[in-house]
Amino acid sequence: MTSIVNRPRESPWRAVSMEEADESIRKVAELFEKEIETILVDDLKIGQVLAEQVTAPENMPATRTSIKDGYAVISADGHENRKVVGASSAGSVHGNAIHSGECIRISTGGVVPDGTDAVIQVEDTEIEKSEGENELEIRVKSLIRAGQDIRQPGSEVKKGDVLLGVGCVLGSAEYGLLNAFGIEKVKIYKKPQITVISSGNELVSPFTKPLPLGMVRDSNSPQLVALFKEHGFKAINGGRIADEPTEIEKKLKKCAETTQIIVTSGGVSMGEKDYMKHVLQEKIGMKIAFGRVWMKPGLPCTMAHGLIHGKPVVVIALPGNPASAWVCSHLFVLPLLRAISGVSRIYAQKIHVKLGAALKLGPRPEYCRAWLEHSEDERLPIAHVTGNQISSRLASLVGAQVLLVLPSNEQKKNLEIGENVFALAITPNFSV
Ligand SMILES: Nc1nc2c(c(=O)[nH]1)N[C@H]1C(S)=C(S)[C@@H](COP(=O)(O)OP(=O)(O)OC[C@H]3O[C@@H](n4cnc5c(N)ncnc54)[C@H](O)[C@@H]3O)O[C@H]1N2
Ligand code: MOO
Repeated sequence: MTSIVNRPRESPWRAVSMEEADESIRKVAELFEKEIETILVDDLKIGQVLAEQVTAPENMPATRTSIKDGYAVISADGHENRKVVGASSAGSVHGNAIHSGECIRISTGGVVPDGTDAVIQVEDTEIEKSEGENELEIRVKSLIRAGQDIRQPGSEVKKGDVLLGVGCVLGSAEYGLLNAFGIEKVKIYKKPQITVISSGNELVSPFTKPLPLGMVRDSNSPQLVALFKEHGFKAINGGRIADEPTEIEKKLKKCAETTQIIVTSGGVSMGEKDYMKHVLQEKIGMKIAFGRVWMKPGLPCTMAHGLIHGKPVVVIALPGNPASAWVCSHLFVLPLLRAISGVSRIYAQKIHVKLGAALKLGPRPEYCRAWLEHSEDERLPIAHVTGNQISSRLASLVGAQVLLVLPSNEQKKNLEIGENVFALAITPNFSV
């Protein structure tokens, strides 16, 4: 380690572009073997990731099925009255033959009897003859087309069609589909566990009252654990450590006994106590994939990987500033976790929004926290920035639905009110 006087006056770490950082993340994710397990569909947890392609074992619907409550008829009988000779309700099939001039009362979801080729809804008929509660004959009030109001076998899903692809995140829709086809077991990727650590001599428990002068309540570690859980990952709080190289090294090695993904915050910038990169590279022998990223907030964001106790480990060392740690978790940690977990779509959804106010651009591309307003007269949602965007301002995360993707000021200095920009949708969504 260099002395304070001789410490570098410039960061030795090249600030890589967002594209380079993304590429490193995808490459590092490939170093992790994905564990596959077979699980009963009944035991599935929402947010688990499919490790196999699931195809339809049968047609859906399996047979011709009525779309309406009404009567199954022979369309060639045209406008003639029909004799009601039976019923086919959902779950009870009419098996007898049907002849010209006859019809079968049918309910939505009922099997359309052989010999009939159309369903006429009850609203388009009148009772012609009845006996007590029994309908005997109906009059037809509308034209009948062959095939009307019938779902043909396989019209929704054909046997053998792909239902769900590898890497699909299982939400309620997918869970419903698996149940509808009677699929009992599926292969899923085991979710990795993430350990979150906060580093900083100033950090104290969030419940410290009164707060001693110069101390800071550790909000990053509980917040990041909550963020990863919100997005469907298993995360634990590994606690706080001091800005002390031996302590950092010991803690990382200890965590690596039980976890392969470690997320730290603090100690990655140019301060005299910023030892994180030094420990990762020099003490533990990890490779720093990137040591800075040309973006805001989060310039000193770092990713390192290597073997600890013979197993691959990745450490994402986030800046300590709370807004930087949270934004970088969205931009770098969540995509890494998704990639390691086998999720096929690893990035947040990109949408177009309109700026609700003019914005000054900075030298680095910036990710501003914003909420969206939907107006009757505007095609695009209007984005409102969540107040002061300084990296230390934790309150700037509250209510944020998107991260505005703002370019650097190389081309122009400001964006005007009403200009269109891209935004990343960051609210938890298991179908990412
Ligand atoms: N000379 C330079 N100084 C700084 C640079 C630079 O390039 N040259 N970069 C700035 C940028 S950008 C960032 S971002 C910060 C990040 O620095 P560190 O990662 O080293 O973070 P710390 O110094 O440890 O902490 C910064 C700030 O955040 C508070 N903090 C830290 N951990 C927590 C936590 N767990 N919970 C709540 N708050 C936390 C800490 O008390 C500090 O106030 O560096 C700039 N400096
Ligand atoms: O990149 Mo830092 O997060 O601006 O303060």
